[in-house]
Amino acid sequence: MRTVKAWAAPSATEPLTATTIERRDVGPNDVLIEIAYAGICHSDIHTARGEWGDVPYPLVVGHEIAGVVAEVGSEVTKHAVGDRVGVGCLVNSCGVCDACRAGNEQYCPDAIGTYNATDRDGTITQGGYSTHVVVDADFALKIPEGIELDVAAPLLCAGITTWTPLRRWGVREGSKVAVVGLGGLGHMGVQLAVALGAEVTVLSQSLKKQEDGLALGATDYRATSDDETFTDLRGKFDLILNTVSADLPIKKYLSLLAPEGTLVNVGAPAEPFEVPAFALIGGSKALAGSNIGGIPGTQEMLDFCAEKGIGAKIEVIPADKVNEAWDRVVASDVRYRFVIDAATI
Ligand SMILES: NC(=O)c1ccc[n+]([C@@H]2O[C@H](COP(=O)([O-])OP(=O)(O)OC[C@H]3O[C@@H](n4cnc5c(N)ncnc54)[C@H](O)[C@@H]3O)[C@@H](O)[C@H]2O)c1
Ligand SMILES: [Zn+2]
Repeated sequence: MRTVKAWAAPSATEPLTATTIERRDVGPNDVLIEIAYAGICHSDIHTARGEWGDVPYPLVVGHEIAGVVAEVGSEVTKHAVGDRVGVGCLVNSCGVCDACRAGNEQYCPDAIGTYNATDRDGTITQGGYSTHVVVDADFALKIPEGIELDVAAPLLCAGITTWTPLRRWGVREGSKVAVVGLGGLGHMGVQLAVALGAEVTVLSQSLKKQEDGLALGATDYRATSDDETFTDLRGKFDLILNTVSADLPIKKYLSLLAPEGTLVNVGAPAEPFEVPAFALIGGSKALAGSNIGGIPGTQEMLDFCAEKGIGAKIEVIPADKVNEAWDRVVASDVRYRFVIDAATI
């Protein structure tokens, strides 16, 4: 065991505080990673504040980890000391079930999340707001040359979570895609869809971030507070990617789909959606969800980002600003991902 520094949530209502946690010894198939940066995902906040259910406190969150391999286990061939690597939302899975064989480790019944999950040794996994982490080598992704570690960190969740549905629903040259919400996930969704050749519209609460959305490659940017948006864009989109962390009047958004179009939710509000059957039946539309992505897909996304020069737009913060950053995320005041400099932890 080694004792490392971290920032933990002591309860659902108290601010995160500096602390220490134990990381396991490096096993034969493990790597020890010296964390350089950890992105702040809205899921960290939902989880730590108990919005998705009870949590064992104190809890260290963070599943957008970028760093450098500091030690490798005796049987590790995939990574070497000094390699630049990332860890996303998963740190292990069974490796033999259909989902794992298909590279969809996120569906493995025994998948282990990066934080707030029970690890093989019975301990609760602790995430990336920390200086070091030990993970199975297969769950460390290679960060290609050409992407800096700070802008790479958010790709490990925000990047893969938007990449998976864009790929699954076959977004390509000429696809008409709307991205709802221009936050951490949304700003990655826009960049990735544009790079796949789609014509992208951002649907945001207001036009405050319009200039940024267009700079990211969107060709249209509309305010959802303006009812005209819903009449103008009716029936237009092949795919709508909803990244909003709050409840939305989903029926209105379904009306923007072309026949046989799909609205896919990656945003995870605690409230249920209200969906009348005829909002789907009319144009044979689909309402879907998508959960992060598997390890091969994550590597594919990282390589694609390196090839296309895509990274997250970030604001790097020292660890002692993390509570302020969380409040700003909740207030939609972030352009577009906070990233903790782990050297300040
Ligand atoms: N499905 C998955 O696998 C997965 C993975 C990661 C995150 N998530 C979830 O996705 C959501 C977004 O995460 P994020 O880190 O991008 O958060 P974020 O806070 O960076 O972005 C959320 C965006 O939604 C916008 N928004 C908030 N309320 C809105 C409203 N009422 N109408 C329109 N827009 C509104 C905000 O302005 C912001 O731009 C969260 O719920 C998070 O838990 C899901
Ligand atoms: Zn996340």
